[in-house]
Amino acid sequence: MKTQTKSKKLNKAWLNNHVSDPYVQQAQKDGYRSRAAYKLKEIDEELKLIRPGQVVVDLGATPGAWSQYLRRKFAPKEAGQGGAAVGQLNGTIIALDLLDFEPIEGVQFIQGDFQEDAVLAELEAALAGRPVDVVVSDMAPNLSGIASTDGARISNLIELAVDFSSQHLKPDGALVAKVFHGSGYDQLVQLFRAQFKIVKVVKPKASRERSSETFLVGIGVKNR
Ligand SMILES: C[S@@+](CC[C@H](N)C(=O)[O-])C[C@H]1O[C@@H](n2cnc3c(N)ncnc32)[C@H](O)[C@@H]1O
Repeated sequence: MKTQTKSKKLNKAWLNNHVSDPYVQQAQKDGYRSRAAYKLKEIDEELKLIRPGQVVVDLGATPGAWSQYLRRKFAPKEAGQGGAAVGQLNGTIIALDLLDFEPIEGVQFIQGDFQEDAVLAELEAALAGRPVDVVVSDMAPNLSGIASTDGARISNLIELAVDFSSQHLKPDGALVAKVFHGSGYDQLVQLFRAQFKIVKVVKPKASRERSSETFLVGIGVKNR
């Protein structure tokens, strides 16, 4: 009983924090599916990565706030902030996730595990040989609570995203990937430095301070 009461209190505290979070409130006003949109927005506003006409791959896309942000960047001016009809969306967005994804007009979605060869093949088929301008990855595995296991799962996903990016990005393309401080972090920074000409570490204001997440951005693929 005592444990139940404590967990109820924690849930209530989380809910209160969540509801009063300015980014949650802003996301509701702006029609974003989650506050995560503002993390990508901040990174993009700082580094100017996303431009109309690009091909962008969104890994770990569900519920879809990053894809919504991308779509709004690609919407024809007269279509306003993405709420209006797509018309000719000026850009390509391919989103991928393990979980289902409520459709967004103009966004092509692939459901599956990015670690599986068949899913990667589906993504490559969707690209049909087109080089990619930007890969964004917000993928986060379910955590077990065991630091070494979780570190290995996180690193594996990011290594695959780096591998995919080094094969499919344009020479001046970019990868934005969520990483976590802790086990494996330094090796991931080294991996980015080995693969990209410029590497930035960005902690957007929208990323909660108490969260160990941060974003690695690699710009310009080396050896191309
Ligand atoms: C934090 S959420 C992404 C939020 C998203 N960027 C947005 O703006 O709505 C992380 C997502 O990564 C996905 N994910 C985790 N492991 C994955 C994998 N191996 N393959 C594909 N997606 C994965 C999860 O299903 C989850 O939906």
